[in-house]
Amino acid sequence: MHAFNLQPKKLSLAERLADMAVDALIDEADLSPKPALVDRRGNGAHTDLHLGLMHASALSLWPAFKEMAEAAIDCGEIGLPLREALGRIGREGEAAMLATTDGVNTHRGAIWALGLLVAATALEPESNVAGAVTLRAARLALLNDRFAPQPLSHGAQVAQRYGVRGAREEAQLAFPAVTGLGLPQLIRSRAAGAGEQNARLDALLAIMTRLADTCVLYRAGEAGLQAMQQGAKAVLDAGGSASLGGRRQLHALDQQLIALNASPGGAADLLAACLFLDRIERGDGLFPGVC
Ligand SMILES: CC(C)(COP(=O)(O)OP(=O)(O)OC[C@H]1O[C@@H](n2cnc3c(N)ncnc32)[C@H](O[C@H]2O[C@H](COP(=O)(O)OP(=O)(O)OP(=O)(O)O)[C@@H](O)[C@H]2O)[C@@H]1O)[C@@H](O)C(=O)NCCC(=O)NCCS
Ligand SMILES: Nc1ncnc2[nH]cnc12
Repeated sequence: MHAFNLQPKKLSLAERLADMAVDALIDEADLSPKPALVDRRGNGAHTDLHLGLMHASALSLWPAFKEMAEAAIDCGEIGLPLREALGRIGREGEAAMLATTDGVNTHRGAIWALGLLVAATALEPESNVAGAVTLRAARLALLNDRFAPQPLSHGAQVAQRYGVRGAREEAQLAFPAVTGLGLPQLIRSRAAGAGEQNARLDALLAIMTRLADTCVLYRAGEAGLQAMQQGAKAVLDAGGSASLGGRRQLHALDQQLIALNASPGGAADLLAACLFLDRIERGDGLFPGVC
């Protein structure tokens, strides 16, 4: 008879990165109260989404993130073979997501952002400063995937109509909304004594102050985008989500965005990217045994 082996299984780097990407998505979904987004309180501005679906969607993406990390490790360098492998795996990931959600787009932008960041980390795990990881991700995003279909996506439609930069350009520019807004705010709010949930809400709001969220633009036009950016700034100016004044502004922003049907789904994806990079920088989960 064999004794049970109670030693925890050693996870590969690709498995650990996939765990961290899925954790970041679940942490983003659970964070509450987020303006007009799905959270623990409800569905925000959405009729076809709920928290259980966001969790199921996040979990369905684990194999795709693992495969993207493995592709990066196998290729070993930034180049067209890796870019096209990521495109293929990303499209398969989208198909797995849509099969899980019965056709609802829960995490398209997140597959793109986190997929690039997972691959960029796997290429050089020791080079784990956010700025270095996002630069490698940008170099990948700048390569042209010859097999990518060119659908007239919501993002492409509003980019044409309003002349804004969308998810593709955000990655090609090395995620300025994450490294220049979300992460610095996360660190500032923690240093000012905010609890972790409030610090994360503040990071989301900082991203919302300037992002051209194509999800908001598609649903609510320029008026919706202006309401999102100005309302997020008002919360931070009033002291952030941990203060009473900030909390009042946050409640008002939630109501206003729901009334406008303006869901900041792009900002939510970039918050997940921010939480992923925060863990990568701290080494949590990346280098087992080191905190
Ligand atoms: C390059 C792609 C990202 C495609 O980009 P594109 O802009 O052409 O396509 P979209 O389909 O519009 O998806 C972009 C999603 O990115 C999020 N986003 C929006 N603005 C930004 C921004 N400024 N910066 C970063 N990210 C942004 C957003 O995702 C969230 O919103 C989703 C819901 O959006 P939508 O479909 O519009 O849904 P609704 O309004 O709710 O629709 P209705 O209900 O009204 O029908 C939600 O899922 C969030 O994730 C945008 O949606 C890339 O996807 C691509 O090329 N993929 C191909 C495969 C590939 O190469 N993969 C590489 C793997 S590394
Ligand atoms: N929490 C959330 N609510 C709605 N759309 C989203 N897209 C990504 N995260 C989201």
